[in-house]
Amino acid sequence: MTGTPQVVVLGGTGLMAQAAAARLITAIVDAQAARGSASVVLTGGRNGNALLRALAASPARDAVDWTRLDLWWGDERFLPEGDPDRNYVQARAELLDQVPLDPARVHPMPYSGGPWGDDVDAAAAAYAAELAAAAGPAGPASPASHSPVPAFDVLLLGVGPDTHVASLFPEHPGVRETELTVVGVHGAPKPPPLRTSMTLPAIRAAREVWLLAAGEDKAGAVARALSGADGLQAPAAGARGRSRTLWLLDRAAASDLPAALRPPV
Ligand SMILES: O=C1O[C@H](COP(=O)(O)O)[C@@H](O)[C@H](O)[C@H]1O
Repeated sequence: MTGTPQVVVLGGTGLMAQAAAARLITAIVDAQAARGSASVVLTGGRNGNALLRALAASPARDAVDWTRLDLWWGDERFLPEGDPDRNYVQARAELLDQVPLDPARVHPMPYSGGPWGDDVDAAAAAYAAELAAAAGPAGPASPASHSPVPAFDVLLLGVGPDTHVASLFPEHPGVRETELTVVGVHGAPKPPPLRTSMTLPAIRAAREVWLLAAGEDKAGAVARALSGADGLQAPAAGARGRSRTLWLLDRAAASDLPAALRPPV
């Protein structure tokens, strides 16, 4: 894992989303050139959706070979299949329905009422098995786990005002997980209470982890996570990529950062 996170601050929310979308297009194109295909883990929430919207609006999106892209999710709200609050449903509306993806390479997390009924832990285990199958025998094991996940090129994370990432909330059991790659989340402080989430070991298996935060309500969380908080109390602080950890902020989200951590805007 890389030691020092990189911080990039953009002028406003829209610019942050556009800059993140431009970087993501480049990262996907580079991965496809280097390895034949690319693998990206999507996030939900306001900033994740804004990135997808910016990507959909970008003429450069045609540089991506969408048929050679694997899409995974870092977390999901455990709700019925078509529920508009599901991260997958929102991602489809923002981008996925507008580009020629290979459906076999799109891996939404399970919904409630499907094969796993209301058993969120069974749903999480099924997603972990899907990740392990995609990783294959040569896939990188996450540091503390024997369950492999694919070598994600970029794993995106929104940062909540309480420093949560994916559905890993401060001091919750999921953030303490060291073996499993995906967990069922019970009693999440942000609705809905039932969720599935990748764990920190799975997140840390990604080549690059990008954390997105825009808006004044994120300023305290960003400052805490980047000022040496531990990953139990501030899950965002525990999210690191193997070769890069990049924070993409707007000016408001960066406003509480100590001067030493704030790059020139
Ligand atoms: O509920 C969730 O929240 C986080 C953060 O969302 P935001 O709207 O505060 O930016 C998101 O990253 C996560 O995927 C989602 O399930």
